[in-house]
Order: sequence, then structure tokens, then C-alpha cells
Amino acid sequence: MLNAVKNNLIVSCQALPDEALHSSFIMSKMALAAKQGGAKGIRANSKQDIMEIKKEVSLPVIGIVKRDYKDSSVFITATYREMDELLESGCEMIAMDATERKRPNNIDLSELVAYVRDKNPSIQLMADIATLEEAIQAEQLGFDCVSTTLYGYTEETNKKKLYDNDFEFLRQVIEHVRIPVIAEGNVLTPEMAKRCLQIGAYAVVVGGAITRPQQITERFVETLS
Ligand SMILES: CC(=O)N[C@H](C=O)[C@@H](O)[C@H](O)[C@H](O)COP(=O)(O)O
Repeated sequence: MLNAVKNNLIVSCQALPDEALHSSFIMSKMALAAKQGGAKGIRANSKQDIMEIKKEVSLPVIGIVKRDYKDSSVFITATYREMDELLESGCEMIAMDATERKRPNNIDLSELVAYVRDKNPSIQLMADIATLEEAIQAEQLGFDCVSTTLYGYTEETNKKKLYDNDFEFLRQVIEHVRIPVIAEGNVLTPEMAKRCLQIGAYAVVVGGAITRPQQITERFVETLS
């Protein structure tokens, strides 16, 4: 997967149950459109969506399962249950929350990593992080790459945006880890995506700006008002 996406665009095709486009079929068509547009990888949520997408496009897929738990704020591939679903989905890479927050049932991140490695050593692992310390820890735990996915989405980083101060956080992470760093989260324009690669990101994941029409519409409406 990593070889296929180097210096390229990965499109995140996700629509949660409360979104108008929530449908595995629609996500598979989003993935097809992304492929036709030149994307080199797809990021997708749920075993069902991934399997539908795999029927439609040959691109490598980063799989996640979003599920909320009462005893934890971790929601991206939080437990063994989500890991098992992804192991069955056919995705080439699994992304999981690799923040320092407590996981459901107090599951240990390193044990979860060991579990996937044992079940399928050929699947690559992406660490979704929000801080520099988490990126460094992910490298030590043997993740294949880190992604800035959760920057701005944890209590500690609340309201921050990846593009703040000319992608300062992204630059810091790139400076401190040797594994590939993927830019993800609030990359809103082609120019921003290009800037991420210039800075040294290995690849860029773009979601909402391509596949979430409600977000795109909101930006138009806000600008007009
Ligand atoms: C924080 C969180 O839940 N991020 C999710 C992770 O998979 C997705 O909802 C995002 O769409 C994805 O990270 C891409 O980011 P953006 O849509 O901003 O381009």
C-alpha cells in the first residue's frame, strides 16, 4: 500500500449513518470517481463499505471501523472486534487510533498491534495520532506509518487545524519520526495538499473536501453569508 500511494492522493470515502450519502453502494461509486480522478488509494469505514469498494476499484484501501464506546472517547478501530472485521474486509492497511487516550476495556495499544501482526503480517498499520509524542510512540510500537488524522479532534488539540501556521504540526511530526507521515485532516484544497507534499508528507488523505457534499455546501453558504 505505501509504495502505491507515495507522493499521491488518497481519498477518504466515508458517510456515517447520519449523513445523506450513508450507503456502501454510494461509497463504492465515490471510490470509483476518486480512481477516475487519479487517486492512488482509498480510506474507508466499515467492513461492508470496504468490501463494496473492493468490488468496484482495484486501488489499495486503508480500512477503519468507527464505533463509539461508553467508557472511552477512542472511536477509530478501538478494540479487537473492529480489528477482526477489518482483517476479514480485504483492506491492505488498517488505521487505528494511536492516541494516548484510554481505550475501551483498557485494551493496550501494543497488544492490539501484536494481535494484527500475528493474524496477518502482510497488512500494514497506520497510526492515527494527535500529538508529536503519539507519533514517536507509534514508531516505537512498529507502526508502518503515522497519519495526522486526529490533530484537532482530541481534548488536548481541540479546535486546532492541520493547516495552522503553514502546517506546523505536520512539519514537527515529519522532523521527529522516520516512518512515513501521511497528512490527513482538514486538507481542503489542491493547493493545501500540494503544500503537505512539499513539506515532506509521504502522501495526503483528503476526505470531506471531495466526498462530503454537505461540508462543501456549508463552506459555500458560509462564504456567501
Ligand atoms: C476525525 C475523524 O473522525 N476523521 C475521520 C477518519 O477517518 C474522517 O471522518 C475524515 O473524513 C478523514 O480523516 C479525512 O479528513 P477530512 O475529511 O478532514 O479530509
